[in-house]
Amino acid sequence: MTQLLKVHGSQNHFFILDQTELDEPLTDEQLRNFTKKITSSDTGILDGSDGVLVVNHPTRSHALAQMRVINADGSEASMCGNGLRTVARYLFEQFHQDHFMVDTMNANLRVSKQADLAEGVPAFAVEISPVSFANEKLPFDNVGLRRIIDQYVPELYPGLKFTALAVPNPHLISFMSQKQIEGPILGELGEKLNQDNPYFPDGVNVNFAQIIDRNQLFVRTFERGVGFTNACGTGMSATSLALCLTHPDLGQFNQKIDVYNPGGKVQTIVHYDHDCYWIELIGNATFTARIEIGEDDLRQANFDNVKITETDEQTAYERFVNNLPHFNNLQTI
Ligand SMILES: N[C@@H](CCC[C@H](N)C(=O)O)C(=O)O
Repeated sequence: MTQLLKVHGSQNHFFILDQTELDEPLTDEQLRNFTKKITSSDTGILDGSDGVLVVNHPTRSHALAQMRVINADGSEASMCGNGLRTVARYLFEQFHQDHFMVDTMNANLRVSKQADLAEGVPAFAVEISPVSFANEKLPFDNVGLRRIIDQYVPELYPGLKFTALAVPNPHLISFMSQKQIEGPILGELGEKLNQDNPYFPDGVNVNFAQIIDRNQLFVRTFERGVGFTNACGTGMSATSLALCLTHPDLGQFNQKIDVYNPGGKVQTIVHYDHDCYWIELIGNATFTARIEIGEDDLRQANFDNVKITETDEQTAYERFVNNLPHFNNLQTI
């Protein structure tokens, strides 16, 4: 028997699979198959999720563990901000260290334990980096630009200004009114850029954001490999950096930025050190259920014999969310 965890950061839901506990890790094909099945609300358990976070032994020195991110459609992402907070908590509970590094696809990233957001709502901070604006890194093409920073790009959508950056997973950002955020454009653009298209050949996470006030944002994301999500940690971090660059009177470096989302709220701090941008993402790391599953069933993605034990953390999280100001009419997923 091994244990899976059902977790969330701002109600961006995941299962954590710790492969260091297995006799043998799953093959990549088994991992893809397992992820596609468990994340679906039809074939999975506990209403599915946005992806699976896989914990492995580290491949880089100085990290406690490696985190791989498998999106719901089976594709692999280079990073996941909300997910990394939950993996940080998982490792904190195993190793009893409150500052350490996690090995991710492109870099070791710093994580640390923070004060609880509210009673029963544990919080962690994670580093979001490396950042790049270069078209070959994201990648994007066929818009006649090497970088997209606060620019109209009619090929993508007429009348909207965009910023594109990798953190290191790719993000496209546009600032607009709350009414536009709730309208159909985000879904249309997200679908268009995440199927065969000449602009973002690997797809892109699309973030629409409202500037509520100085250092206050609301962000809604259509995620690559997932679709609409309650929150995207790397998306909110990339949007915070875009805010500081494009609206310097409203977004300040080295200051806490409150970022509201359909699933709750996080805080970001945008830094510029040694010619590099990086972002700190601070928010909840909530465990909602523990699941016991046999290793053979795990390999075959068979959930008929699982034993599920729910925690009471979601009640505490919902109490925290109910005390937040509400900036939108969007329902959580
Ligand atoms: N929800 C995540 C991002 C997950 C990866 C994304 N779908 C991609 O393919 O880049 C987050 O919290 O950052």
